[in-house]
Amino acid sequence: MFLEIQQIKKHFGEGESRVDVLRGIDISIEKGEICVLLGPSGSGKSTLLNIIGGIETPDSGKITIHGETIGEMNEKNLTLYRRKHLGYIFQMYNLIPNLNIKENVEVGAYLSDNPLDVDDLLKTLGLYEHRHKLPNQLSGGQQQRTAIGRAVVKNPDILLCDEPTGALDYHTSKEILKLLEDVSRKYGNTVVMVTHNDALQNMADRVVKLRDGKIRKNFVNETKIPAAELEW
Ligand SMILES: Nc1ncnc2c1ncn2[C@@H]1O[C@H](COP(=O)(O)OP(=O)(O)OP(=O)(O)O)[C@@H](O)[C@H]1O
Repeated sequence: MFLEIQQIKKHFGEGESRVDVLRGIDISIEKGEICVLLGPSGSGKSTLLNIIGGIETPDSGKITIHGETIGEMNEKNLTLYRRKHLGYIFQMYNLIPNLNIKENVEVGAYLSDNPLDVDDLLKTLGLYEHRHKLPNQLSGGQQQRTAIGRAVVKNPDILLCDEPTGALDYHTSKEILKLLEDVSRKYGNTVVMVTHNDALQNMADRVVKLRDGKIRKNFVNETKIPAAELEW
């Protein structure tokens, strides 16, 4: 299995304010799979994503990516690992405002020994003609495309997406989901996507539902449909 999440536990706070956010999470994800992580607000989705990304450490349990266990890496190797193998896409695009679109994508390329060709990727993303513009000259959808480009240009094994369409309207959200699907198919990236939107489970290979720090459902979606056909 490509990504193994084993018995992850995590709490925040102590005493009366202690919250046990993750209470023993096990998930196995195959290379190239799109895994959609659903659950009510506060169920621990983002915390789990941050643990997979090595941004947060679990109390116990382990994350293994391609045979390497994150918890066994020292800080330097973990930083290198994050840089080379993980791409992040958030609800807010977090682009650098005074760099143009191409330069924002190049920021991601600098972090990799083996980046994708930036111009090629800008074409795939439909951004090539906008490459000399600044982020504030683009729509929200185009800015999110740029953020996807910045994450994907490193050719990461895993794309971690936290509500990637949370700030976008219906049509633009579908465009972005289709783009994530296209990119994952073209470059083979595994996608782990956190969302509130139940409809997105229909485009997933694997669906995981969290509630109260536990997995309530974890199944392979046998009736997957293309992102372009999603409705909500
Ligand atoms: N750094 C932190 N310190 C203290 N509590 C935290 C911290 N991070 C998260 N929490 C708490 O952990 C719980 C789970 O948060 P998390 O953001 O993982 O949930 P979520 O399912 O992603 O929620 P949402 O869908 O609203 O984003 C919440 O109760 C939150 O307040």
